Amino acid sequence: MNATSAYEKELGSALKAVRLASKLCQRVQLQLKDGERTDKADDSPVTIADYGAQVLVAWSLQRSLPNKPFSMVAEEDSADLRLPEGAPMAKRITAMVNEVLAEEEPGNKALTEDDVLALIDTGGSEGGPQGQHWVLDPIDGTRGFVGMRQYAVCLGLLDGGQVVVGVLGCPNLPTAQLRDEDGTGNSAEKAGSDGIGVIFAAQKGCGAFAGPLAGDVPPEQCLQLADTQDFSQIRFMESYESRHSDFDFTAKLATKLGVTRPPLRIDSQAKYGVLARADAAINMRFPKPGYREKIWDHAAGALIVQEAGAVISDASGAPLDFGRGRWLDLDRGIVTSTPAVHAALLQAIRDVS
Ligand SMILES: Nc1ncnc2c1ncn2[C@@H]1O[C@H](COP(=O)(O)O)[C@@H](O)[C@H]1OP(=O)(O)O
Ligand SMILES: [Mg+2]
Ligand SMILES: [Mg+2]
Ligand SMILES: [Mg+2]
Repeated sequence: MNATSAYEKELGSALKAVRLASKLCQRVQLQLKDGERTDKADDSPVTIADYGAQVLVAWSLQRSLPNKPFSMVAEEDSADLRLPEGAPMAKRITAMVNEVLAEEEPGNKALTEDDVLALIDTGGSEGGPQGQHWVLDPIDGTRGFVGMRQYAVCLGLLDGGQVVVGVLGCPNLPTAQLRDEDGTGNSAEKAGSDGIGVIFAAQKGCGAFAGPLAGDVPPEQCLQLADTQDFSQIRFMESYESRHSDFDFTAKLATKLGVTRPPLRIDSQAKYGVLARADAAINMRFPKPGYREKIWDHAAGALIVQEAGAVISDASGAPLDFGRGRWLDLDRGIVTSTPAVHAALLQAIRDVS
């Protein structure tokens, strides 16, 4: 093993885990019923697929890397499922996980409800600047998932506070470039069919790659940015959800820069994959003041865009530090772009603020 492929085994395990979890998500999205989603204390939704995907990633990683200590920083925990009113949901998650395992990993013993709850809670690590920690958002963009739009299964690996492996499973993302009119990326009903479903992957120092989510071949298409400073050609991305980011502010920035194409608004870290494959040149995210960003919402995507050649920073230009625990501490928002326009973007932020 040489220095540039030091995390080959971990990358292979991450690809396998994300593909398995994506299978569960696809299955659930097409049959989501009332009672299979609930609202968390912070008012954001969570579904049986968020929990189920977390279970399958933890199960799969532990199984493929049995001799390594396992630490994972993940979004979900089992507290609500252990309440009396959480019991039906816990049952449904267990059934769904076992259904997917029976099909995808035949020959394994079915998981009990206790196994499932314990696997969810393996995501309780605090992360930090030392050692290795997996970082998981089992479904990023749950509102997109529920709305039959884009979402992503996002798995990163931290080593010494740096993201060294990143994988994004995007079951509803077309393999072809997104056009301006594809604003909502609304292709949930076609997930799994030819041309829908992309997996993005990166290993630090080794570039970024994309390929079909289905099957089990490593992603092969090497991603490279189209680096232009012609703002009349440039397209920017932002959240689909106006409650997640300040659209008035990004519109002002676009005007200041001379960007005239409409924003591409899609849910989740799929945006980082889309930027890495050069469908758009800028991704901007300015949540409401007081909102604290979590590391699992950006770790995998940040490595993928950087390995494709993009620059990611907070609104002041500072790099993101994933080694400070479960949260990112940053100034106002997160801006990602091709290198040629990043400085102009930061200047526009200063001018418009
Ligand atoms: N009030 C909020 N403001 C900003 N982001 C939010 C808020 N609530 C949830 N999120 C998170 O924003 C991310 C989605 O980004 P986008 O809006 O770009 O699709 C998700 O990580 C989502 O969490 P979750 O992982 O639970 O879906
Ligand atoms: Mg959530
Ligand atoms: Mg998220
Ligand atoms: Mg999530």
